[in-house]
Amino acid sequence: MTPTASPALLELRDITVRYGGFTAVDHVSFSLPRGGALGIVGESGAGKSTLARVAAGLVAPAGGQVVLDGQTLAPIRRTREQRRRIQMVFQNPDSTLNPSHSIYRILSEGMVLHHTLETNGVKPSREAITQRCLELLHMVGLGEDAHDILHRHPQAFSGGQRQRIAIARALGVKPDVLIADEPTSALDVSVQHEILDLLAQMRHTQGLSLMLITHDLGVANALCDCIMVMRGGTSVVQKSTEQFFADPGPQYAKDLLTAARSVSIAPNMRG
Ligand SMILES: Nc1ncnc2c1ncn2[C@@H]1O[C@H](COP(=O)(O)OP(=O)(O)OP(=O)(O)O)[C@@H](O)[C@H]1O
Repeated sequence: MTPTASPALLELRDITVRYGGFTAVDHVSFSLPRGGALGIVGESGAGKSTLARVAAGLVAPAGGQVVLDGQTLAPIRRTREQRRRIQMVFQNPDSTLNPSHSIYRILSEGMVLHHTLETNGVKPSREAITQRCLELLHMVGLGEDAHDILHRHPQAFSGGQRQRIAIARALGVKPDVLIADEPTSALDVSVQHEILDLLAQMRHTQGLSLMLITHDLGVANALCDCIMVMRGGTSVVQKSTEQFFADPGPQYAKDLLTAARSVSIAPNMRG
């Protein structure tokens, strides 16, 4: 992420991704400071999701490095602890919520796998796990009937509620970085704002660093300190959000901004 003096938490250095002979991401670098929020915007096929997947260790790049807290991460075979520290939520929460599992199981699995609640190697009691699940549901605005929610399955909830549960699941392992890939584009307009608001709150209360993938500049403006525009697999511009909106730079970024101004810009949640 560009003009900042803060030390980087997550750095992507010179990342290139190829699918067969096609270059989806072409020598892209950025750095995300601890507690920062970077919005990656651009048209469909620009390479945004691919870059996010590289950061999360889901796609191996042909070149470049992912560095977390100064440590270079393995492209995909990461340690459990490294996987814990970078969590991802997707456009469609159903991709991570197993329909045959209860919400209790969905929320507790990650924290048990990653030993999030263990102290000195002592496994947490079922009560402690339940307590943490309830806390997570409160955190994401599903505190009412939380006990009851734990026994239900994902299909009992609306799209927006399912996205809240997916966010709770990601936060359950206490990550440092949350990557949100188009987290609101599958939701009704009325619910989109609530989820963005939740992400903004979580960023501040949980001390998260946020990497937000969106094709909507209004969304990036609402949540992010910095904006990177991608086009055809390359980074066209990286600027602080204020600088970007004052002077987007290259013509492509100007066009994107003009198009965005024709739709409503979400209110600022950067806080
Ligand atoms: N698994 C894959 N195999 C082959 N090509 C792929 C694969 N995944 C993505 N691509 C291609 O790589 C390019 C970048 O895709 P990517 O999903 O990263 O773009 P994006 O900017 O996130 O687009 P969108 O906003 O539509 O999700 C596209 O041309 C896409 O078709």
